[in-house]
Amino acid sequence: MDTKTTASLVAPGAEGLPERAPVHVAVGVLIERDADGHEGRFLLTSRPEGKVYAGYWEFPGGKLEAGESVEQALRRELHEEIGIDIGAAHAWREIEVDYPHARVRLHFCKVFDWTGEFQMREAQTMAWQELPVEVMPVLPGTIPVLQWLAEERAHAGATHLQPSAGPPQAG
Ligand SMILES: Nc1nc2c([nH]c(=O)n2[C@@H]2O[C@H](COP(=O)(O)OP(=O)(O)OP(=O)(O)O)[C@@H](O)[C@H]2O)c(=O)[nH]1
Repeated sequence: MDTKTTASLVAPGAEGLPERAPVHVAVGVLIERDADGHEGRFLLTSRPEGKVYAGYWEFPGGKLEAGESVEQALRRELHEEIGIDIGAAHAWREIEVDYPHARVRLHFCKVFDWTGEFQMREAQTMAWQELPVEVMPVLPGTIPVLQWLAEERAHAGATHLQPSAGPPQAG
């Protein structure tokens, strides 16, 4: 696993914390494609009760266990959490996020093929979304991914809606 840092962000409440070794997390960006290969809707899931940021929307995934590769962890997590078996996982982007509870290095992989029925095995909720994302709130570490998707898709304007009464935010 490489150690270079591609990008990083600090979540609210984690400002000024000392440097911490990151926990590695494998995250799947499941994307529907049409017959021409154009990328369409993507899957978000809500974080289950009892976890930090419960109720926030994210891309499904979880922490690497000892000795696992990103792809192995992703395959295991998506099977355990949402009941599907994925085909190829295409390494896409990485980012480190400082949260009050931990520093995480998120390894995002695009996934276009899977088998099995979606089952929310941790009582999460799932939602196929387009830009701008309408479920809310989204996890801080999810927002950069929406920006990357917006760049790829030449999507202008807000990437997601905010829970407040204010206007939609870009980014
Ligand atoms: N799955 C996932 N985690 C994310 C995303 N963005 C992001 O910052 N994270 C962070 O990465 C970490 C993943 O931990 P997790 O609690 O989901 O992992 P896990 O399923 O292995 O948890 P467990 O230790 O309770 O079994 C959390 O700190 C979460 O806030 C994302 O898009 N998907």
